[in-house]
Amino acid sequence: MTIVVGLTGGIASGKSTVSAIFREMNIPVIDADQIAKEVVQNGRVAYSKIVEAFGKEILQEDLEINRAALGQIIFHNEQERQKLNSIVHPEVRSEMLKQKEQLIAEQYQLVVLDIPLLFESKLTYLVDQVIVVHVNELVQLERLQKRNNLSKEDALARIKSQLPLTEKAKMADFIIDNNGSIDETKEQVIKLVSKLTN
Ligand SMILES: CC(C)(COP(=O)(O)OP(=O)(O)OC[C@H]1O[C@@H](n2cnc3c(N)ncnc32)[C@H](O)[C@@H]1O)[C@@H](O)C(=O)NCCC(=O)NCCS
Ligand SMILES: Nc1ncnc2c1ncn2[C@@H]1O[C@H](COP(=O)(O)OP(=O)(O)OP(=O)(O)O)[C@@H](O)[C@H]1O
Repeated sequence: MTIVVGLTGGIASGKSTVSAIFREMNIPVIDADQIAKEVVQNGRVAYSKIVEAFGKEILQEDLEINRAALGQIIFHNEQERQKLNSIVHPEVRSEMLKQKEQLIAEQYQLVVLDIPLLFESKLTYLVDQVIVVHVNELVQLERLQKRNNLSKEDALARIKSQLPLTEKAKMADFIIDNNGSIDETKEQVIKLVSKLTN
């Protein structure tokens, strides 16, 4: 029997970092962010819907979507964000489901679904257990600003577009504390995997 684990957290809390540790342990990870990038490429159904909804202003010279420009719109406007979500999320959901079924058919013991908006989009039904990657607010803000080269205001806008991380932690089956070093996080992931698989 495959155990399907949902991996979530806040923006820049460390989901990708934890996913990389799972992959190193040969545990497959389905990455919602990655799928969300693929389904909006030029030629895909969601691409035309986005151009129709947001206009050609959000396109780059090569006609692909300018993610920074679209981010500026949707992280500062709830209505626009819902509009984008309603175009992209159904496509992401069905692709994730397809990949999950495939990995279950391959009889993996553990499969991880990395979904930033697992709670916000009410997707917990897709998984058996939920892991939340937690950091305190200051660490989250600092890592987000640094990684995306964002002003404090833009970083806070992104953080505020999600459920507060502490609320997510309350709904978790397991919490990984990623305030410390990557090695400390790795230790927690290794312990968790042995708990889930034994
Ligand atoms: C707005 C976009 C173009 C910005 O792209 P960008 O390359 O700057 O960011 P990236 O996609 O890597 O996302 C980074 C993080 O932002 C957060 N985030 C992304 N979209 C959203 C959203 N709609 N609501 C809240 N948080 C979001 C997530 O924590 C995500 O991990 C892009 O995030 C997007 O298409 N979002 C809509 C699809 C979506 O919800 N994706 C996230 C989970 S499926
Ligand atoms: N324990 C850690 N110590 C120092 N830096 C870290 C640690 N964990 C993650 N980081 C850094 O913090 C940033 C955010 O981490 P990561 O990309 O894994 O988060 P995420 O939750 O996947 O983000 P998002 O949902 O926004 O894509 C990255 O630049 C990463 O290198």
